[in-house]
Amino acid sequence: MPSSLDSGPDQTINYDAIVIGSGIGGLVTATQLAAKGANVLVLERYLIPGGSAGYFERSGYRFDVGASMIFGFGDRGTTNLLTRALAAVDQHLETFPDPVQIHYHLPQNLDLKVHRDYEKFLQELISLFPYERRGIRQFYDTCWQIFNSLNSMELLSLEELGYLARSFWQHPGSCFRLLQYLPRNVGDYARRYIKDPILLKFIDMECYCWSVVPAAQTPMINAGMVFSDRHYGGVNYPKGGVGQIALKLVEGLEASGSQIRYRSRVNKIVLEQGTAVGVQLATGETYRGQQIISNATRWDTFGHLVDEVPPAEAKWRQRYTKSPSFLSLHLGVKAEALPTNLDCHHILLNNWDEIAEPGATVFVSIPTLLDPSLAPPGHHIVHAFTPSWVKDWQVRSQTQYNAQKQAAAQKLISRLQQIIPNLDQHIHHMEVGTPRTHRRFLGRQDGTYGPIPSRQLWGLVGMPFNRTAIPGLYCVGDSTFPGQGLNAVAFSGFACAHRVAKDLKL
Ligand SMILES: NC(=O)c1ccc[n+]([C@@H]2O[C@H](COP(=O)([O-])OP(=O)(O)OC[C@H]3O[C@@H](n4cnc5c(N)ncnc54)[C@H](O)[C@@H]3O)[C@@H](O)[C@H]2O)c1
Ligand SMILES: CC(C)=CCC/C(C)=C/C=C/C(C)=C/C=C/C(C)=C/C=C/C=C(C)/C=C/C=C(C)/C=C/C=C(\C)CCC=C(C)C
Repeated sequence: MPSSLDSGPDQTINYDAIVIGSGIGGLVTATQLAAKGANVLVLERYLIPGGSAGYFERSGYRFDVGASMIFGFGDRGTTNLLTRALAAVDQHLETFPDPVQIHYHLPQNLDLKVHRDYEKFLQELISLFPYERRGIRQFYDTCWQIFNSLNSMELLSLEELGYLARSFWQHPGSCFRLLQYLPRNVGDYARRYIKDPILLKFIDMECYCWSVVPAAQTPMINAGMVFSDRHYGGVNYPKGGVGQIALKLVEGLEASGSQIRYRSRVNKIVLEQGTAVGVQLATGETYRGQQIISNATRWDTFGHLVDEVPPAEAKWRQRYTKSPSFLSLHLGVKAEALPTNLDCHHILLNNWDEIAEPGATVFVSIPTLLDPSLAPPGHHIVHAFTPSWVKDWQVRSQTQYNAQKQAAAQKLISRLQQIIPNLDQHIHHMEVGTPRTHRRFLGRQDGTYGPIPSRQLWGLVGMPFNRTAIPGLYCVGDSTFPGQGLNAVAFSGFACAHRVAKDLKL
């Protein structure tokens, strides 16, 4: 644990910036500002950094709290935001390239893999839908246009006019293309190029498995990133687990002279004449900062950390709603259970009509196939999760809660036997996380995975940037543009730090 736990920050300092929460969004903001010379204080309510990208250790296993499919670790272009965020504070993480992003096991025996190699993936998909050869290429090539535009320019705050003018001047083609795709959703293009109803359902699943909404509601800009970067920078797993990303960012933050403090739950943002000027912890301690940045969700920030819900936030809440949380099963299993040539990430679904039903789509990660050091010798980690609502876990007693957890775990285990046939006989360790677990440990209202459109919206146009209606208060993380995903919240962090640095005149 870092030394800052023992020494503690100085309550008399007026920090340049205080960041509430050490999720990847918060840490990228903090390290970017620290790298520019700001004196930053990060306050984290939990024992370790990372939030949804944290980890926990049990019986010799190191489990990732959230998904293990990581984008943003490429070694070229400008969209490799995790590589860049680490490098900004002189840090680097070794990663393992994943040759297959996802192995899909879908209804009607639709079984296919998204290979790291773009052509290999297209050929596999075209072999299943040969009459859609042209449409498949047109659709995925459209995604590349977006990706290539993003990957040609520096990615900073769209709320900073100087940056916007510079970008339009230096890369007019890329910027006008991005402007054109900003209000569009994937469904618009999928339906334009593809007619086969099953292939359209497959595109829905391609979106759902990271945006938790179907193609019609998934912003095209985000799809451009995900559907292309998996073949460009690729999906790469950090050595030592996803938790290493946050630990390394903290190392860089502290080496740059800034601080993080754990077990420090902020329960109030202090306002003076309507401007955010500091924070108060649950212990009563207060800290002053010139700029305050909340990495908590917007639902946990407005109406909680600040009493008011400004009109702009109330409007946002009409357009976006909380996505479901997840039921997560973290298993330690004996190695002999795994079939040979198993891929690291899988999606299972039995019935197309149930795609968004709790328990229906099952996400599976087996990160020890890439990094065996996460489990004791001769063992693997199998992490399975499926959408689940907190309202379905309002039980009367601990006994009832435990029984519901056991029953849900057994259901997931039997689904997993589709890819690991004798799994139930090889389980060595089991942890079950519910929406209540996510709510408690991640401090996210209802344990939500993040905001999703409550109806069909204009692509990314309605997602707020980092400034808020309250002067001196910024938001960062998945309730800001462009939404969920580590690389997405890393972008939000770069953008937030850029805007804050301008406001601090750094
Ligand atoms: N494979 C992947 O792409 C992957 C894997 C893991 C996580 N993720 C993404 O990470 C995103 C979330 O990142 P994020 O940066 O927005 O946030 P986060 O929820 O991960 O982190 C927020 C942090 O703030 C802390 N916090 C909340 N309220 C606080 C308070 N009042 N006082 C002090 N600390 C407080 C929490 O403990 C947490 O550590 C999700 O969208 C998810 O998609 C993606
Ligand atoms: C004026 C104005 C406003 C404008 C102008 C124009 C322009 C310039 C524009 C620009 C724009 C930009 C820059 C944008 C950006 C964007 C970005 C960066 C984005 C990103 C994104 C990303 C993403 C979305 C990602 C995601 C991921 C995820 C979510 C993942 C997840 C995962 C999971 C969950 C998985 C699971 C699975 C299995 C296990 C299988």
